[in-house]
Amino acid sequence: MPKPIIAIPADIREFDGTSWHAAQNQYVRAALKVADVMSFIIPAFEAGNDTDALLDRVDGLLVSGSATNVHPSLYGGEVRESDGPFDPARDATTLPMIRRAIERGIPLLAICRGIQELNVALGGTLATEIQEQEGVWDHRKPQHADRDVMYSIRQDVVVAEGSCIARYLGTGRIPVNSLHRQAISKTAPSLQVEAIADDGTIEAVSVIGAKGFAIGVQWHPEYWAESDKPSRALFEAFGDAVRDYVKARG
Ligand SMILES: N[C@@H](CCC(=O)NCCCC(=O)O)C(=O)O
Repeated sequence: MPKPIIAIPADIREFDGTSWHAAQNQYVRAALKVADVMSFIIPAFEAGNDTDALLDRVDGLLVSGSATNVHPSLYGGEVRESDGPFDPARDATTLPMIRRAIERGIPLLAICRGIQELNVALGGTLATEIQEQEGVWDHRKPQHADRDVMYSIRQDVVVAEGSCIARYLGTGRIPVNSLHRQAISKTAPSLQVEAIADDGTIEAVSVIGAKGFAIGVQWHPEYWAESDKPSRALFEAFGDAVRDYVKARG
């Protein structure tokens, strides 16, 4: 079998005085080194992307994290500039891709901003600045010059009995990293909560009745995918699901 190819939707980033369609290396590297799949980085456009034409050409979808937030208008939230930065081109690209990948049974792994996009795409809502809620920890990215410190493993999540991810991670407590200020508020009707933090933050979901692998996690398994056992297990499972999809598609 030729090495499968997954789609990773880009962010719109501004540097060197112009706009770029960008994805962080940590996602592309984890896909290649651990899931053993190659990646097409998908340009982010508010209009013009043909979702099915894109999905026809890939074997999986990995929706990455990003420092930007899903635009509140997409889930009926109050639009406050303080909830930015936003990336409408990314939103317009990822939400349709997520919905169609699920409908077509294309394996989906959604990470951090990705789980938030998954929830919004299926009709759920988000809470912002969750650290300001009573009893909720500060899940934000630690401010530090060293990215290994920012992505350090620093909290437990509890994987539910009978969850999809329990097949790969086992049940009970697993240590993960945490770099977010938003989280799922109202869970979309077709999502099953798979793991939560001790403060009640939803940390993983799966799509109820999905034709294939369709999982979102709030933490960042890509960053330590080569060295951390739960991170590796999730990316290996995603890669296996992608290969199974290729075999079944013929
Ligand atoms: N912006 C959302 C999603 C958080 C997320 O994807 N974090 C990744 C951080 C990437 C980086 O800054 O390197 C939220 O804050 O909840």
